[in-house]
Amino acid sequence: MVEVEKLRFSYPEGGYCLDIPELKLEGGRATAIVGPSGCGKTTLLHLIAGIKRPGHGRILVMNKELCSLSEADVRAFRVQNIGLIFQEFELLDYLNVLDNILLPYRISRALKLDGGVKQRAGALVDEVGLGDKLKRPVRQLSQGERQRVAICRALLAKPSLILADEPTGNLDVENTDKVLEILFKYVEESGATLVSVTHERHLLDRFDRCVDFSTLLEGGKV
Ligand SMILES: Nc1ncnc2c1ncn2[C@@H]1O[C@H](COP(=O)(O)OP(=O)(O)OP(=O)(O)O)[C@@H](O)[C@H]1O
Repeated sequence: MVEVEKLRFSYPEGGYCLDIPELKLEGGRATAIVGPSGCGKTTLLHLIAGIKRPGHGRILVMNKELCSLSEADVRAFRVQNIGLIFQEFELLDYLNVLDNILLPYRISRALKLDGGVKQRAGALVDEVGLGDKLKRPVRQLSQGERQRVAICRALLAKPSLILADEPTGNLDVENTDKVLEILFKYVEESGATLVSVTHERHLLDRFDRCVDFSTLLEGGKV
């Protein structure tokens, strides 16, 4: 699903260089990425998603090298194939639950908003327990509820790859469990691949595999 080879990336401001000799993430599996603060976990997710482009080396996602595509084609590929989930949710506060979930369909021509999509959005919202809050602005939701909205938005287009950056980092134990259940259920039922950064070591046994950044950077084959 994801193949990284001889990857090197630095920010233009300097001071940091990510150097990953090799990494393969198999399809249909849930991988946790762990490592100390500032080691480059978020940067790696952004590179895999095509949000950032590598300075050297290759990243293949579903056999496609995103950095060889135009910005518009990368964006289209991303909204069609990759579900992104962040710790800070990245929701629009003034929009209600349903409009936040449908937002990618409203801003990207690569996705077609039709009755089937709206029906699926409703089903997802019911599944995550927010069916009675569809029309409520997300600023009036709890942290756990906001993250569940973000997950519905990420799953709506049925992505083959989910990239999650500490998706439960701001949540209490009960909401962490809920959010993970939703993600793992989707992965199990759809055969999608999950790659999730986490600081929560006690969650690691829920994943099929754990990639430790320290091993990656030392050039270990993982
Ligand atoms: N826009 C930027 N410009 C310059 N340097 C940056 C930028 N964003 C991040 N960095 C630096 O790149 C390094 C990796 O950052 P990154 O956010 O990927 O780490 P991380 O492993 O996800 O950290 P954390 O666990 O704290 O979220 C850090 O040293 C950080 O200071």
